[in-house]
Amino acid sequence: MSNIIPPSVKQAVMGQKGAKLDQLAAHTVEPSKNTRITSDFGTKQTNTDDWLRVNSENQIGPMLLEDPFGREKIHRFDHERIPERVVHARGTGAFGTFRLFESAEDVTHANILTDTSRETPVFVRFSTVLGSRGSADTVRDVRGFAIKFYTQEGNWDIVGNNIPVFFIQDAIKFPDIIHAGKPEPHNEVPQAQSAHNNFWDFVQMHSEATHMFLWTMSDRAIPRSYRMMQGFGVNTFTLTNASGKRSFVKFHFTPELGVHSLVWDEALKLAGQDPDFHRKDLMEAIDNGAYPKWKFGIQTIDESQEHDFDFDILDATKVWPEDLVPVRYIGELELNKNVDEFFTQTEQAAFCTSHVVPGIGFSDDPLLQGRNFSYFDTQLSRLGVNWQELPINKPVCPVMNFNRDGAMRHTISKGKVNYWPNRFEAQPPATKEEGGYVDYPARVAGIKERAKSAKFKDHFSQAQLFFNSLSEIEKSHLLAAFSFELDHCDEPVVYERLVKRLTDIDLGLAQSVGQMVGGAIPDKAARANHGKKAKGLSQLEFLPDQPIIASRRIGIIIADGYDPIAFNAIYGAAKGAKAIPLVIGTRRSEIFPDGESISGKGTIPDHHLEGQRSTMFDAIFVPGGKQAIETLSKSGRALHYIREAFGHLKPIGATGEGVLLIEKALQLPGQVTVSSDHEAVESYGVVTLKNVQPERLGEVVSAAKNAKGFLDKFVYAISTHRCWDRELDGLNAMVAY
Ligand code: HEM
Repeated sequence: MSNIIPPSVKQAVMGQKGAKLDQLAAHTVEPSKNTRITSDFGTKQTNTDDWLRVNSENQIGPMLLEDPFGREKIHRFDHERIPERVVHARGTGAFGTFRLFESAEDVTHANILTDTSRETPVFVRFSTVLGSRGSADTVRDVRGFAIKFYTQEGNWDIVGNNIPVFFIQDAIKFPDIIHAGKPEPHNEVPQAQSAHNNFWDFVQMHSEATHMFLWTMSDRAIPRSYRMMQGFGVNTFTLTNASGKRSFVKFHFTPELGVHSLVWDEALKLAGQDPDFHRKDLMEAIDNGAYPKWKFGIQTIDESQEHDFDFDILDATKVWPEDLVPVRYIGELELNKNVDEFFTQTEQAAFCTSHVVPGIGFSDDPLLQGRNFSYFDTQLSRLGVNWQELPINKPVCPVMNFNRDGAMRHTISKGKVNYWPNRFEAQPPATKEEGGYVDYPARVAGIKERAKSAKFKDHFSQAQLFFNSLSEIEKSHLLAAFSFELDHCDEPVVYERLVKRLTDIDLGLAQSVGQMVGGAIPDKAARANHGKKAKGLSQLEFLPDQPIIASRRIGIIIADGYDPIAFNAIYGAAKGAKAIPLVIGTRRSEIFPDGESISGKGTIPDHHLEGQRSTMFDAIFVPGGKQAIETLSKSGRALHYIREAFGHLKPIGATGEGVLLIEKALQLPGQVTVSSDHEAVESYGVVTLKNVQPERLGEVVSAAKNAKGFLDKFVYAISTHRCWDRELDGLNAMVAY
């Protein structure tokens, strides 16, 4: 290898982690006071405000077409837009690093999966599927999870989702499922959601979609953050080891922060209040050094066991249940750098399932094989034939071949020949020993036909498995999601048939949905529920190993006269735990603390109550202070803040007179218990301490379930994400939000 790599490239390759960033730096410019504005052809400009024109005294005259600067500026602007992605148009990306902890050399010879000394640069793009580029982040939808590994052997792309299965088994159906899900053709409504006739019409008529639509009706489809969702390669790929033995593989990414979702009311409100919520969340975390991390795992099946399962392992509408095929975690993905420019880096990023490196290959998964054609093809119309030369897509290893020309070719290839073989023997193919890709010699024989094997016809067993494996709270969210979606279908044939389809999964579910959405309520299951469950399907299984509140947004509500002791204690504890405390005042100019406690300096809030709603925060805290609480008690917005946070199941903390505000807002005496003395009390995720003594606030020592101190209790409540008992016991339903 060393003979064919120029020194500059070699250095970039050897730099490993920084290799991609170094390469991008060569294409990067930065305006400063010392740079001067020029035309695209490099001539410095003196006037950027006036088009060249013919004026007479006191009279403006016509503009001259001869002005190259004026023409160029408008001309460039007119052509700024490129087609958005045909699916997954809305997204955001970041750079990071992939590290391997354990070699998988027993199953693959891919260096990225065997060399534990490597740090491979990556670019990851998260997305929604259905919406346009400007649609909201928090809609109910699948999330894309696409990773480009810039390995020393070429780019390897995993173009996955946050849901491990897909709607269809065969790529030929992709245009249909996407047409059905996207806005309807006659009026281009609705944007970025599946809640409409066409989507439910299609998935009902296309029963292989049943398993996947259960996943999209679950909380998986409304993640709290891109940082808190799993990633799956979905399709079945193959790995080949050094002795030529082949295994089937599925790829998994599991977030360090646990898998968490929004609640639906919050997701709906956020779509209007902050359509960029997920995009900003990712940038904020990275800017604050709370780098999101995922464990990387593989599930592998030896080639000889391909037919040992009661589902076809090449069917993308099926999971490989973890009880049957455990996930082996061998690496870690970390995101640690935001992009410098969205268009050139995130928008121009182009992923292809067909990008693999030696040791990794494809299977006969009929969805994957279609994808392998589609991605390359779509990049041609989105970006043009030389899209792989764009800085974000360019490999960090040498790219040397006889592909030539095409619009916007960047590379200048020296030499007299542009073909192989040639009389100079220039640029021969690599041998296996030199790291060349060797296709697995698979024996293929069969009948040419349009059909799939019998196991592909089972569309319901795993749908039942998923449903049965959900917790009670997840099932109730599933019911609410169906109720919402089908309420948006105004053609009875659509929701009536769908309710009938649910009898293939669970009669109780079908009856509950039927009652909510109207039409005949079924009295008979079309198929008996087998009652089996599996591990790894309920997202509540994926909690962080330790209580963690890093990067969680805590809104601290204050007004003049607030208690600075409690305020400072919470603020400091949140910072110490790498959470993000944000002060919400009655105004954004300085707010002054209770003069009797500390006289002097006030706090300049980050926001005021009208600027940011409770939906922006993971938890709310109200410090006491007599005057402050009197003011907040008279503010409908402040009371609504507390009610809404309670409705969205978020932890709420209050000290001193702040406890009174909580009681007034919730009006749930006897149901939510609050502190009445110097003992901290936790009740349904509401953590209170009436008599504040600095030593009683304590420090965050052990944020555990039964901790004594107020701070420990509050931090623990935040780490649990949401208080599900509040919903299970019907308390949030009693509060108006
Ligand atoms: C396992 C099922 C699938 C998964 C997990 C998946 C995932 C993704 C993801 C994550 C993206 C966004 C990539 C980015 O961030 O730029 C994407 C885009 C796309 N997908 Fe898929 N997809 C699936 C099935 C398919 C199928 C079956 C086809 C076509 C046969 C297809 C065609 C496309 C196209 C054309 C794009 C737009 C790419 C671009 O313009 O850059 N996908 N897909």
